[in-house]
Amino acid sequence: MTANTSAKLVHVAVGVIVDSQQNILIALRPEDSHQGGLWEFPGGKVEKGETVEAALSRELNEELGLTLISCRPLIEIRHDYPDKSVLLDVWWVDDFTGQPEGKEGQPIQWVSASELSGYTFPAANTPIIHAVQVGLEAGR
Ligand SMILES: Nc1nc2c([nH]c(=O)n2[C@H]2C[C@H](O)[C@@H](COP(=O)(O)OP(=O)(O)OP(=O)(O)O)O2)c(=O)[nH]1
Ligand SMILES: [Mg+2]
Repeated sequence: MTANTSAKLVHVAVGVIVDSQQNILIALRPEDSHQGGLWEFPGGKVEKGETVEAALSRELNEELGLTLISCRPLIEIRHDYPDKSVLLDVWWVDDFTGQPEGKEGQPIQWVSASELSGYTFPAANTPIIHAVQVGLEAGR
């Protein structure tokens, strides 16, 4: 078999959390993780037998202490890193309860749509950031 990075496609539920001021929550990935030291939209791997929404809800609770109330699909991105292929299933998080905090010790930050461009994200995130900026400008 030729090198086929799609053999193990990692399905990831990702949340673009927007507050009433139209700010977006980002978090810093741990240095020792895949794509470590870069900023991300919170989320994580979809487990076997789990819907993407259930995975998103679980990850936002584990990573930030949030309770998800409502979300909508934003964009799906397939990206091949040299060492890993991911399918990022990205959702707007329109409503939640709880005060987000970095439950795993990760720094978090609320930023405006235009400020997103000043943070370094994994390569797969470029089209996501564009979609977020376009979506927020259009009032979603
Ligand atoms: N959460 C998240 N992951 C992203 C983003 N962009 C991006 O390329 N990824 C990649 C990095 C990882 O390979 C994968 C998600 O992994 P993760 O580390 O969040 O997974 P997880 O929360 O389940 O963590 P773990 O149990 O594996 O430690 O998707 C993003 O904006 N958010
Ligand atoms: Mg994660």
